[in-house]
Amino acid sequence: MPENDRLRNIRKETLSSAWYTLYRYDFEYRRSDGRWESRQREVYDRGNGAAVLLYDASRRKVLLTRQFRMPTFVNHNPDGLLTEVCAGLLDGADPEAAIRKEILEETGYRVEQLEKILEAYSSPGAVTEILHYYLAAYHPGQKEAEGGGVPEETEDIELLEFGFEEILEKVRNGEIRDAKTLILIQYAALFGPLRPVAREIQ
Ligand SMILES: Nc1nc2c(ncn2[C@@H]2O[C@H](COP(=O)(O)OP(=O)(O)O[C@H]3O[C@H](CO)[C@@H](O)[C@H](O)[C@@H]3O)[C@@H](O)[C@H]2O)c(=O)[nH]1
Ligand SMILES: [Mg+2]
Repeated sequence: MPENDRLRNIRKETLSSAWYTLYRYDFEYRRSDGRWESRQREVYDRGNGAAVLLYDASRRKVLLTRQFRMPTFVNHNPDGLLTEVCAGLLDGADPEAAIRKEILEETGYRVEQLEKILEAYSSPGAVTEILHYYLAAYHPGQKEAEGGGVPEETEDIELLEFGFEEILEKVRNGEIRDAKTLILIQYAALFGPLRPVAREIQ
């Protein structure tokens, strides 16, 4: 484990490796006032992931997923169902290959161009994950399979299309409660395909 002038004596212990891995790190951290301090942090490692906003500019629609998320059910989501962009774990693949596979498995579409827009840590106080964010155009002619996820992996994913204005309203009124989905829709509204059509100067 690399150390530096702020970080020394790093020790790592595995607390759980039942599905993904939870570690505890003990280390010394040099505070900004120069004092060395002992710290302990739990770090959950489930690998990195990729997420994509699928949009159809000619029909002004986005394609989202809805599925049961147990962690939300135990934290103030009464039926546990969450509306999200298509996303998945990399499972060792490169991000672009992983998201193409995920789009096909979850939505049944085979898209052409993927536009990488950013990378971000999902929950940096506790989780190692970096999420790779993409935009991709889709249209009905690209539908190759039913989608819905891989039943053997117990995925059971409903597909939902929303109009551009409808999804922006759902962001505004708080109905969208998944961070990666909010990031992608807001990015698309600021810089991408969901940008309001510029008004002509009179
Ligand atoms: N048995 C079992 N299966 C699990 C467990 N945790 C996840 N799985 C299964 O592992 C698969 C992961 O599916 P993906 O589509 O690859 O990942 P995801 O759960 O959609 O993750 C995406 O969204 C997350 C939440 O926003 C992101 O954190 C992640 O990076 C990715 O973008 C799913 O079939 C899920 O049921 C577990 O503890 N036990
Ligand atoms: Mg997924």
